[in-house]
Amino acid sequence: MTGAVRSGFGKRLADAVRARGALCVGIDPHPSLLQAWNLDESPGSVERFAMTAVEALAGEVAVLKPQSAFFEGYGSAGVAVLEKVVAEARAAGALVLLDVKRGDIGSTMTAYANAYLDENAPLAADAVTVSPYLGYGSLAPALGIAEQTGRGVFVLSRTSNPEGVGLQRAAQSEGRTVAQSIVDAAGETNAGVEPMGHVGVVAGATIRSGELDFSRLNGPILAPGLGAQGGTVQSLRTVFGSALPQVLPVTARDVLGSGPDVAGLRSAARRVRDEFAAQLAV
Ligand SMILES: O=C(O)c1cc(=O)[nH]c(=O)n1[C@@H]1O[C@H](COP(=O)(O)O)[C@@H](O)[C@H]1O
Repeated sequence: MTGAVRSGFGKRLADAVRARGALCVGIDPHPSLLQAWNLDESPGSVERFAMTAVEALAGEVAVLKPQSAFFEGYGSAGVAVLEKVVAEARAAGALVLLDVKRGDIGSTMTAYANAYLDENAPLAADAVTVSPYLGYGSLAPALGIAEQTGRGVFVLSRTSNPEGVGLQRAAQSEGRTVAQSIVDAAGETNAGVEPMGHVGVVAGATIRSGELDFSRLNGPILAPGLGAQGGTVQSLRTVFGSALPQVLPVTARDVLGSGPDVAGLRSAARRVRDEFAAQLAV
């Protein structure tokens, strides 16, 4: 990886998963969760919520995924909380995947990449989510900056929501689905990198089994949709088959609902992680 200033993201993620198990917990301060935690809808409460999750989980799980929208809703005060969450979670040893789902023309993509993937940026994370629906090629600046800085990019392929089906399963002229073409493009970027490349894909735990061929991806698969959206840890085996070792399961509400008790949050995360580890061992 020429020009990389440190280990590539694929290796950093593989190391984190080996040390802590495969799990990504979303930090999503939904209004309903704030209420369940007896918190009001204010930047101070969002900080309390998110920092409790960081305290409980940043030393425990491989990846934390703050969802930017829940912070942006409070304007600059919310974004200041997000900056603190990202920095403190990273300082405590978790990889931080900032969920922003950005996608734009190439020149603007450079600006997004500088905002999240440059070490000096106030919101510098370890990886971001991006949308390829302006064309996978439009993501090139973000993929390049991520590679240079040892960071990762997770590209939406087959999302967990039911509304994605029509667009993402549409067949292209050569017969491949749009979603498969994203997986294949990510695989081309990752080709030859060991243990895997820095471009992951997002494929929901709720999609049909065997819908996508990940055999040439050589990268991680972020799998949201557990719990609140109907997916189960057991269904991950059916959906992803032999690609299961590449899967990073995501859960937010299912774990966050066990707060605000720190020990409760930790044991809820451990339960999902251990259930997934048991699936891997089958
Ligand atoms: O990129 C994502 O993280 C994502 C992609 C997708 O296809 N589906 C999906 O639910 N997500 C995110 O994953 C999280 C899932 O939250 P829960 O349904 O509460 O576990 C949310 O932050 C979603 O925005």
